[in-house]
Amino acid sequence: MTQDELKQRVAEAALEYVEDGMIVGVGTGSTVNFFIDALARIKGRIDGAVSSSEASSTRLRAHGIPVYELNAVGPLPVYIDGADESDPQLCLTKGGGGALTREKIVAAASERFVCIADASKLVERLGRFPLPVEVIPMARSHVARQLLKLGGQPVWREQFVTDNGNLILDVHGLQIDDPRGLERAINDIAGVVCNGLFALRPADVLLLASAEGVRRITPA
Ligand SMILES: O=C(CO)[C@H](O)[C@H](O)COP(=O)(O)O
Repeated sequence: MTQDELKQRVAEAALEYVEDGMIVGVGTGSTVNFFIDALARIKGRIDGAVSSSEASSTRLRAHGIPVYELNAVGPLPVYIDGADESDPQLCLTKGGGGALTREKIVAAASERFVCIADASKLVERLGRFPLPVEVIPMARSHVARQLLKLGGQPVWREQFVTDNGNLILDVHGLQIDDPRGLERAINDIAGVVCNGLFALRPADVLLLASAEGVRRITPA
């Protein structure tokens, strides 16, 4: 099976978590794009969506699915999103698409976070995928120096501006033995808006697609 077929398979499986009348929290990325396309088939049964990026909002609206502001609808029953890596506790690295801050907000405002991914994303320990950090533009060099002190090699994602008007530093080479501690430590750097570790609020369920089918994983 191709990577896209696996993404489509796991995206379809996530429909199981969508109930009639729901406003669904929707993440960002290529796996989520398949989920949005699947959601469109049952759009008459849902009330609409809250989205974590302009890209996902555009795709949802193109399918005729109403997109609400999070402020207008309050807590959400479910949030469906992809990840760049997951460990067995369902702590995630996210933000490969640069939408990490809104993703973290919508995940935090949701009762259940269902992560959808292909089997290559499950790792014993986070850190192979560079950790995205969203940074206020004037703080870029300061934050980069602090990230070096934490043992990482920050690389500025040039030509990229987040939906919030900020920059991304992708941090390579981090030893992530304590995902919660590192998430807090990076958040403590002045000028950091958010980092791509989702350890303080991990996923509740991980749906993992392989050629054999879709495995449902809950925290180890
Ligand atoms: O965090 C994300 C975007 O900011 C995505 O969920 C993550 O990058 C995975 O994307 P894909 O489904 O394209 O592999």
